[in-house]
Amino acid sequence: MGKGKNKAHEPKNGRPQRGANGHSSRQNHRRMEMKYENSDKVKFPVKLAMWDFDHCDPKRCSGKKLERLGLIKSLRVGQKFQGIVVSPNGKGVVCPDDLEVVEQHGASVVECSWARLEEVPFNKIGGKHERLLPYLVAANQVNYGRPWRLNCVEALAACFAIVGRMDWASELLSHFSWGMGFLELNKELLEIYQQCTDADSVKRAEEEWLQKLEKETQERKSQAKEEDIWMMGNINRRGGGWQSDESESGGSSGESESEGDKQCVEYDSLGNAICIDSINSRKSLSEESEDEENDLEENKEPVSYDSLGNLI
Ligand SMILES: C[S@@+](CC[C@H](N)C(=O)[O-])C[C@H]1O[C@@H](n2cnc3c(N)ncnc32)[C@H](O)[C@@H]1O
Repeated sequence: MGKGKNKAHEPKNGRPQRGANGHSSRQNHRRMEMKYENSDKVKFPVKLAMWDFDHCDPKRCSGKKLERLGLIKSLRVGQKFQGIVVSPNGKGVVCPDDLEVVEQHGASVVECSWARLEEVPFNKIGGKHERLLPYLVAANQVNYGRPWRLNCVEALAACFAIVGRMDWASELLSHFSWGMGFLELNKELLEIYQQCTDADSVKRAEEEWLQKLEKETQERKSQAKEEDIWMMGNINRRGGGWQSDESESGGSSGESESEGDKQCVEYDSLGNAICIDSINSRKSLSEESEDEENDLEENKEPVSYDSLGNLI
């Protein structure tokens, strides 16, 4: 059972839920907080906060992990936050000019599921400085390679990195095995954003980056097309060759395919013979699994996305 302050539903019997040790989840929450308060856990240099809607699996949730580490504070619906609120409801994007607000008041996120954003009462949370993040790619195990959809720790780290506090970004991410990968994956882009000033300049930099990605994608596509055409030519030659080979050798060797089998054969880009039927069944399988991945918010397999967030 999650312990977010903003969980939507009440326990079925109306009584508070009890943990395995017989204490209410509220008592356990407090005990957990005290455990971290009393230990000499790292104190983060600025305030970190989140509205937690308990949508996610606590074992995979980066916000919950930060909470367990005593690094982030949970906010209630109705509470506002003075610092930067990194949120899907943001209007402008995080920019280096936000440094002062971050250093004075910290940063916060909305811990919820991407699939359930419509359940989040954005009008009752947030603050004066609500921000989107510009294009960056997730490195976490759940959404690896996916642009824009960062998890909570990545979102906070991205905010710190863009305003120039790489030290805070690294410190936060260091608690996650994959964490430093986020800074490596986005190194070039983060450096570009860091050189901007206001939100407009970050948006321009983002736009240029996306155009560059789009151009590279188009180039790759036309290169692949050219290679395909080259291979097709090869196939045609070989297709014609079957008959002449046969006629040259004086007929069937006994190993050549029947007419029906010939229709079944295609060649891949390396010239290997493959069966169309198997391609078709693989295609429909991959289409199905793509659908499944789209349905699953937390797909485990690393996948790639193009500049517009489409699955490649
Ligand atoms: C939707 S939650 C998902 C959290 C995930 N379950 C986890 O384990 O951290 C991620 C939160 O990070 C922030 N975030 C991530 N990417 C963002 C972006 N591109 N723009 C604005 N906020 C973003 C938002 O606060 C968002 O609600």
